[in-house]
Amino acid sequence: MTTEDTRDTGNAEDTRDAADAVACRGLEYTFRHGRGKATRAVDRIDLTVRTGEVFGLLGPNGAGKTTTIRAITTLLPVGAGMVRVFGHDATRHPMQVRRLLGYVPQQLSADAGLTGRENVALFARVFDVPRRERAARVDQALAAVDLTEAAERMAATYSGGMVRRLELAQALVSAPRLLVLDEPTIGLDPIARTGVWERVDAVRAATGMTVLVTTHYMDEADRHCDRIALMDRGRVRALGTPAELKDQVRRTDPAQAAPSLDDVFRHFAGRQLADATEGDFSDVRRTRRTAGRVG
Ligand SMILES: Nc1ncnc2c1ncn2[C@@H]1O[C@H](COP(=O)(O)OP(=O)(O)OP(=O)(O)O)[C@@H](O)[C@H]1O
Repeated sequence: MTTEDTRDTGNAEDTRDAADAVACRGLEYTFRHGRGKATRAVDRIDLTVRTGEVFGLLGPNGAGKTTTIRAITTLLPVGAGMVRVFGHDATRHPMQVRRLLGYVPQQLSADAGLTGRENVALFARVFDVPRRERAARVDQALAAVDLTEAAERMAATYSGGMVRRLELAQALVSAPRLLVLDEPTIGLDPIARTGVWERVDAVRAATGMTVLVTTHYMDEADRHCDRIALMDRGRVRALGTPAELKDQVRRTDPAQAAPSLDDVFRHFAGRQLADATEGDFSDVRRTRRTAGRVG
């Protein structure tokens, strides 16, 4: 047991990591497929998400972003290493971690057969929002994502962007300190993508909530994330603000006067993001899943 483990009482937050929203130290996760086959999805990751920031986990399909997020949200066990959320150890005190989180997974989490309001109200009940506050909190969450007018319509009639905003409202209704978004804009058109980000930015400005987001859209990360970790093949290849990472590329390769985050990825991962992403089965599967929910 490490010194950090022995400090975690679960009641009193750890004094060292409690100031940070998320701390991963030496995080590992391996999927075992039977017959001795295994995939090391996350390989000794160290990262810290500071309270109040928008932190982006970036990388191509299969980089390990979702696995990292699922360990942080306690949906997967921590294989090795340590994860803390606001000082709470995810392995030892998963319920305390869950109470602080709002999570929008890649998979559809809204029920097409319920209205927008009913979907959000369901999450308010599941996440134990006090009964007398529920109606007001549901109203606030719907308003925060601009769905007040569409609230009484069945979610089946929503566009893809509206569904994503509804899922955001579901995650926001419990007033989380940490909002975790897994590919929130995948499969959406540029206008709908902007719409999702505008709501995330507005809620964060109003509440000071911390946001952890995965994406493989480098332009979005550049615009909306305070700091980013570039992941590839289970490892964090670089971490910093977009400006810091571009500066590092400029300093080591003066030929690159104005590198983009794609150039930064190529510099640190040794390959093009497009090459790493193109033709990947899971991308096709996910895009179809998103398209399916829109149609
Ligand atoms: N349930 C699973 N069983 C076996 N292997 C898995 C499973 N989930 C993910 N993997 C593998 O773990 C690695 C990391 O996957 P992960 O989903 O974390 O990556 P990602 O960066 O989130 O990519 P994507 O954007 O495609 O979801 C990949 O090699 C993937 O094939």
